[in-house]
Amino acid sequence: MAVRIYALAKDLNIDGKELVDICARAGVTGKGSALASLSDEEVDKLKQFMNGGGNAPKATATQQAPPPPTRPAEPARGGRMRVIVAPKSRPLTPEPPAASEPEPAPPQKTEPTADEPKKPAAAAAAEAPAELPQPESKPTPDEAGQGPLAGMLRREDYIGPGGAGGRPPMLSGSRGGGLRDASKPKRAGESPKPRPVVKLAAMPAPAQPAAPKKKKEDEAPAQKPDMKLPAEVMGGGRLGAKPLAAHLKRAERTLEAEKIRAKSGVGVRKDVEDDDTARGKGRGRGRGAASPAEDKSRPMLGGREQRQLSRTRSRGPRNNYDGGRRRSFRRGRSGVNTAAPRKDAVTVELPCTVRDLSEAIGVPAAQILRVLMTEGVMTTITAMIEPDLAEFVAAELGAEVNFQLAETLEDKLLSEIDDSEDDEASLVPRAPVITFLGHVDHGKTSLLDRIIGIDVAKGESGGITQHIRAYQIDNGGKPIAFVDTPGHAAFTEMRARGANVTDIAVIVVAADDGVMPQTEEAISHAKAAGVPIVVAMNKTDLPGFDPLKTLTGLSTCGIVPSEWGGDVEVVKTSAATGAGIEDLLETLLTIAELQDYRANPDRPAVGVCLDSQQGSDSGVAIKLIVERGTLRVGDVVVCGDGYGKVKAMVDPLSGERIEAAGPSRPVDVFGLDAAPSAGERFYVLDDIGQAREIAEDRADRSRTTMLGSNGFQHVTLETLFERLDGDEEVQTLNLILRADVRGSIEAIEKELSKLQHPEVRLRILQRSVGGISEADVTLADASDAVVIGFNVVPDEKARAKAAQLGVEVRRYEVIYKIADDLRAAMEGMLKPEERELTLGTALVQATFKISRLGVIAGCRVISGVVARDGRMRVIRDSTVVGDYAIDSLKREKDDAKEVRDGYECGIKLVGFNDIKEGDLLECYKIEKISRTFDDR
Ligand SMILES: Nc1nc2c(ncn2[C@@H]2O[C@H](COP(=O)(O)OP(=O)(O)OP(=O)(O)O)[C@@H](O)[C@H]2O)c(=O)[nH]1
Repeated sequence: MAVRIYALAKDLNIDGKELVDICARAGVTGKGSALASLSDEEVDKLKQFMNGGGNAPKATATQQAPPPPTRPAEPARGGRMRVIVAPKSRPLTPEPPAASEPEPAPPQKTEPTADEPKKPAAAAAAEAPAELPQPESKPTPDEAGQGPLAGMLRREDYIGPGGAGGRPPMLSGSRGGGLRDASKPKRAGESPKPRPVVKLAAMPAPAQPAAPKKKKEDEAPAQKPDMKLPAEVMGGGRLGAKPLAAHLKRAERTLEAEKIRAKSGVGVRKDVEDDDTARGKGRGRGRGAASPAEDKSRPMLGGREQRQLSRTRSRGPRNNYDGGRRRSFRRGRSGVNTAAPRKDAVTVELPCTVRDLSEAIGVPAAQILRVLMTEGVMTTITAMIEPDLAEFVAAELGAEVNFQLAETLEDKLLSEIDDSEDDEASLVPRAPVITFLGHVDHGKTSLLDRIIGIDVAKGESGGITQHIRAYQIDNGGKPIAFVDTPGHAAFTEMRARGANVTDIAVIVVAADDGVMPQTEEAISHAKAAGVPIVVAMNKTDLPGFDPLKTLTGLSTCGIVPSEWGGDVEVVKTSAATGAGIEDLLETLLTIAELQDYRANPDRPAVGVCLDSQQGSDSGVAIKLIVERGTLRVGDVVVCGDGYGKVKAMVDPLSGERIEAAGPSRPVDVFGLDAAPSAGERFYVLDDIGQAREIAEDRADRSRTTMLGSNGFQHVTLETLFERLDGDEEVQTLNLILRADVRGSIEAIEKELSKLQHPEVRLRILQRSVGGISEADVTLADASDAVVIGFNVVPDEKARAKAAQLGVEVRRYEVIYKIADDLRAAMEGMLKPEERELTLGTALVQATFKISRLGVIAGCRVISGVVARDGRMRVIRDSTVVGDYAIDSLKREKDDAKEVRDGYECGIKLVGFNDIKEGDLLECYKIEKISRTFDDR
């Protein structure tokens, strides 16, 4: 499964941007941002790389793998920590001698290399990466390898690969004590130095390859130091409170930590973090000063080394978002830091805005906006921020965010109902819900009509089912519920819902057509619902009937007919003759019996809204199908953003009023205040107040979403440019959409969404169920919109207002007609294409200057025609010298509309008198050709 880089970084406990860098180094390309996703293979590759395997560059691998302890030729930074280097030529004698028997230094800390002691610190610094600055101090003789400490004490011997990041052990923590006092031989006349001067080596970058070590010929071979340290040195004693052994231990710990960082390539970043931490604490101790916590866990540096280290760090890579900025702010401030404390792990409730997030994690909102901007998200402080994005931002700012959905009444009540299980004993047999699915015109409605004994198919507009239908019939004492779904592609959504409430899916395939695109789609819906499938091979009465074609088509969709050894029953039917209908019913009832569908009727009802309608007289009518429990008149129902008491229930087939509807019963319900969307679940609650609260909450949420999607937003740079451009380039056709049912609105929107062109766009300002009202017309007038009514009419007031204001109200009964008309309208809004049409050419034979008029060219048309409404290109010596409109065209003394090839004429051009004998005048016209969407 794909994983975002920042999520993986969080798992690995490293920074997202570091992981992006690591991706690049590991050869995982195309990951420019921490929002990019990684495939499983890429994650494996990365992990392999970070573990030192795979395609890791050699240098990195070398650096990551700790060298064997006994390799004397290993460079100091790549090898284990060496504590004391004592070439044979310069034996060190502890002074003064210890009272007790000196203990030898631990063997692992006494493996010097022959060349290291002689290598000047400057050389080590030269190996440091270019971006890391060198220490500023001038080398002392000791540092330069010439002083008494040359070859004996070097900072490299105390620090590991982390360089300055891993602080060296204390060299002069207690003045007058320390290592130098213990090891340096006292010479007469030498003034005691308070502590050895230490040259700080620059930080080696973790990814830098270790420089090959050059063995100098005059270097002494590697040898063990013969220096023995007194017990006091190792155990404390007179060296004070920080015994050397403890320092060594800490140094080793630091070294280990640095190795781990270097391995994952996050050393530099960590340094920045360290620096940030240091800066965040102990203001009085100066920038870069270590906190007391750090003091405890790390070896300390003396004041000067500490300052050098701070300087080095402060020039290191910066955190993209807060590094430089914060630093510069703080430098200027002298007062108390009033910023809210930054929190590392916070809980944020959804929905959340940029401001909420900023307050939760304690960083300025501007900083969050800056992070978003770097990811290409332009937003405002009050804008909602997606949980994914918020998590990313928080991770970038080093905080971990847990998102919590505020528990609403809806969550509490409705999920309780959904989760409640019915006792086995309470379950009684219920009717199977059978849904008819299939390609348009393959006979779904006709088949269902034939089964039920009604004739709906004939009454449908355009012969197309536009609404979902649901009926329950009684088949010899056994109830069966049927759902008929519209078959055209525009109704995919509705069909998906039909398949979701169904127990058995009947795929209707016309035997003359075979399996068609929407048959395949219907099969997918049925398979996704995981319900038994029966195929009705319909129209078997037709002469073109080809069962083999249908069966083959079905098997390619994974439906293997039982006659071919599969598990899907294929029943041959004819809605026209009634053949096979009994077989189909029998098959369905057998499957239902085998499946033994049951439900508890004695509980508050739960079910699904198949469709809803806003009638002008009867109010809101909702087509529901009950899944569990029994719905009764008087029940309090919440469904989508509608709620109310059930005032009446009607059987959709007979039209009779009913008082109760048990499991599997489709029913038309009246009494809710708003038409819910098809597919919404309904619940019966005890308290109408609770139902109101849930419905209002939902309505608020959907309003917010609508506002967002309708473009009623404050202008941003992006939308501003769009608007500026739009004035000239993009024409907008505004619509107000009214339809009889919600399902129709969805289907219309789906069709209209196909009408896309870069120069013209459709914008639905308002979509609602019910008749066209006066308010719709007023809105259309104000916004220059067209009102579209589908299966609805305007009331009298709306009609009068539309006539008065000149608002266009269009009524339709077939969805595809709306799409066709709007397409034509949009095509009419397209700028026509301009094409140049060359008409003819005239040769200037003479020119006549007339004082009042200017210069008239006496010409002969040498090809085509010269037209009065054309334009002229003046061509002289094969060069176009100008392009002018024709002021006058005369034949003899009369004005002419056009002059043909071979005739003479007088031509005067608008604003051009420099016409000369021998000029060619090329006459052309610009033709405007209207465009269609297909011209793109
Ligand atoms: N000859 C013949 N014609 C049929 C049969 N079944 C349906 N038809 C015709 O096929 C056309 C389409 O039938 P419908 O029942 O509307 O098809 P549908 O699949 O419901 O189509 P939509 O409502 O658009 O999804 C109608 O003209 C029917 O009369 C059949 O078994 N034999």
